[in-house]
Amino acid sequence: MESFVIKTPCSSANIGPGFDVIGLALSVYLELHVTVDRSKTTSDQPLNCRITYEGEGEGEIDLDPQVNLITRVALYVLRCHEQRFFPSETHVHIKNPIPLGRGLGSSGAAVVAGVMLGKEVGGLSHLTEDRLFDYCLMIERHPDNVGAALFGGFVGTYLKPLTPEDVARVEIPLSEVLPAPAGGVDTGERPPDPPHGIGHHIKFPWTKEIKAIAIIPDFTVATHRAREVLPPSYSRPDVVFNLQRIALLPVALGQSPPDPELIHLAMQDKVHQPYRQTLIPGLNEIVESMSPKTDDGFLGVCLSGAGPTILALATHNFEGIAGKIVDKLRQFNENKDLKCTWKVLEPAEGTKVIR
Ligand SMILES: Nc1ncnc2c1ncn2[C@@H]1O[C@H](COP(=O)(O)OP(=O)(O)O)[C@@H](O)[C@H]1O
Ligand SMILES: N[C@@H](CCOP(=O)(O)O)C(=O)O
Repeated sequence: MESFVIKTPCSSANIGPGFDVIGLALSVYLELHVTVDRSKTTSDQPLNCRITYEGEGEGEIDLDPQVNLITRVALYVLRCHEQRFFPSETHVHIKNPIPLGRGLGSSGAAVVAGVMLGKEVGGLSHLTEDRLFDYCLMIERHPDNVGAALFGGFVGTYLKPLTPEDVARVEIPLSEVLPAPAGGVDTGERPPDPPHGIGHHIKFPWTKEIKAIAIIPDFTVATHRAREVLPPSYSRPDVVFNLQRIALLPVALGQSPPDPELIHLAMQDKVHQPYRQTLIPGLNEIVESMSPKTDDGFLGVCLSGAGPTILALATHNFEGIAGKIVDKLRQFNENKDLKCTWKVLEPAEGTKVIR
């Protein structure tokens, strides 16, 4: 019996001005506890795989390996390598503490863990981390979450200009990359291989005095919905505003001791947050009302990913800062008793396979 654990961090994408570019892996981990019993030459499980699940989304996430995002992604990797099923018999126990649809990269973590699962059960040791990134980008098409979850730390991610043929390949509809389960019928068709080197990343320094407070309201915002509210184009002043700040952000967050005024300035955004505040009542008021002058220990604040989680950076006074943000969220939400949880998180290592 072979067994191993795949551990993948959650992530906070964008971090102010870095829409679709910057990602921060944080210390809450999706774990896949995998066993492969190759002595069982036949299996009555669909695709030879049994899934069990605990944690966020328990009872809600589908445990059919043809439907579950993690196993569908693993199958995509396997099928690109002429393997149509999981090895007999695979058991994947998913432990998920990452809340779903809250802007903490649950789907990015699921995609990265799924790609790693495909690599491990398929014996595909030639797949490097960079190549795994290509597979992730065929599924989650913005690179910030999957880049952070795969490589870890505070990362800048970018997509390489592709040849017209490769552009056509990465624009293949997701339904062809991860075919919907057609009544369990396996057509035998090989899915499209990812082009090589779709995305790249660079690691930025992060000074250890800075902690990330995630304030997580008890409602969901689906990422695709939060992308639909964004405009198709931007004014030059708004683009220049973000460019000026993104040039500061990686330096500002790497400096020790941190410079609160610089960080506060560097975390402002005009590309996604102003449009998403309709989905996250109180976001604008939080951003406008908090500063290092008014709030002890506070460095800056932004929407985490597509929201609704709010990410505040601070050196101390975590409870005071989180409490103020929770109060504002309740003040502007229809539900004045809106439940919110908060956690102080640290930058995390990337995806690991533990044997
Ligand atoms: N551990 C998981 N197992 C299976 N599917 C998952 C898992 N985590 C997330 N997902 C899928 O991703 C969806 C959430 O993705 P998304 O809207 O992008 O929000 P998030 O900000 O949490 O990434 C869930 O509704 C679910 O379909
Ligand atoms: N850059 C993306 C990030 C989405 O992150 P998620 O954690 O909400 O899935 C965006 O802002 O749309």
